[in-house]
Amino acid sequence: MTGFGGQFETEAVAGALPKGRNSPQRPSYGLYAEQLSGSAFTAPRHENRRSWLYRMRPTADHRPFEPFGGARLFSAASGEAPLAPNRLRWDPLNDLPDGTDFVDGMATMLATRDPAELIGVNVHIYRATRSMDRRVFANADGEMLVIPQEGEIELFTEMGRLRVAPGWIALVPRGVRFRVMLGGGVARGYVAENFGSPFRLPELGPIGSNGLANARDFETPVASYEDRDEPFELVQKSLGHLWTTHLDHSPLDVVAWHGNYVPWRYELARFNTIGTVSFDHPDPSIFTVLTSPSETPGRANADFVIFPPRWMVGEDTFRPPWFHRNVMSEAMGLIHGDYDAKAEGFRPGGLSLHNIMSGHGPDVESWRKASGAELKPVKIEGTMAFMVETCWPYRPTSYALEHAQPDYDQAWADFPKAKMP
Ligand SMILES: O=C(O)Cc1cc(O)ccc1O
Ligand SMILES: [Fe+2]
Repeated sequence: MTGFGGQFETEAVAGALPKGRNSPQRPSYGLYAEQLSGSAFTAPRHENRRSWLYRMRPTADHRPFEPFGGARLFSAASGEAPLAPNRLRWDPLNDLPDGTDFVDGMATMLATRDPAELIGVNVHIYRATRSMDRRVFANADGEMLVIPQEGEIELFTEMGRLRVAPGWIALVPRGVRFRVMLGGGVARGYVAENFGSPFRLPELGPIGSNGLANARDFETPVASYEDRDEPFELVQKSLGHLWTTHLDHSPLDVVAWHGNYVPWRYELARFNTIGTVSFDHPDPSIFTVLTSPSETPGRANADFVIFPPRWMVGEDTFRPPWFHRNVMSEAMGLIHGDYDAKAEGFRPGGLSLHNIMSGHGPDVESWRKASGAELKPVKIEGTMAFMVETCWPYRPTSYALEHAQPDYDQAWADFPKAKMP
């Protein structure tokens, strides 16, 4: 089903979805009606998100949660040690645990706020070689924006199934239970875990009524359920920690649902990229796919931004990202190809961090090339970098700090000095 922010309704079995009401005295087939609220009941209409699920057993039916012993790198947060204001970069991680599923293979890299504050965004990298079979995950701390980098995965959520290949993104709303299946081989990627207001499409201002990510290109699954009376483990992330409980059935037993609190997927190639047709280049806010506003207008709790293939035509313009310092903090990943500000060292599957007010921009080689380039129209192709930009400074986890490239500052060493008259 297509559209961002729409009201959907779907049933996997005819007659499972009540017509014209949410909570009939006896739902069809003995299903249980359950409301899943993604906003306060009284949120303004345009912010209000909830779905009604019709399931084989109520989610309330479970034993107490206990601490979960797995996923040793899926951490609560970072250390509180003073963090040097250094720029940091990571090669693709090569020592992530083997034989893991999506949950056990998650490594937290960058953390911002305590999820109990209901603000902030964390950045994780996952590497999985196994499907989750009788294990289901739910995140009470935030929604999860999944950004595959290698290997297609399938998200089997309470609301249905989504296949997500590299070049696509998918969102699982806070609290929605899901498991991740692999088609075989290795699946790697990134997750932006958003504790704050849910991601939405940015305002378009003078761009007008079309452009950037268009609402019609978002896809939400139709209802799909499994009827499995087998032991299942439910792992839940709550207040930064992981907990586990056991069920005697699959909780992915939602036969029908309706509402606007939904998972979705989106193909980044559908992004309608806008840029200069005269000179200079706009701030990268022009590349915002999704935004999670904070309570301060215009200052995002998190922006998900991409640097897609595009024409560069700016006249008398230094075309790659300029040198800059930013009050917002920038985490960047690369899905494939090269990024135009970094001639080397930023590899697909890698990560970089330019935290609040750190000086960054093109490396020496990219600067040299772009300063001398003939300015004919050029198409940047075969690349997809992204940024998770936030108003909250990132703190790398101790695992991340141990794995950072030792010499990232070299990217900006040896710029020739300007020659004054
Ligand atoms: O740092 C980066 O590479 C991202 C970025 C790109 C750009 O063109 C302007 C600002 C910015 O932060
Ligand atoms: Fe930047």
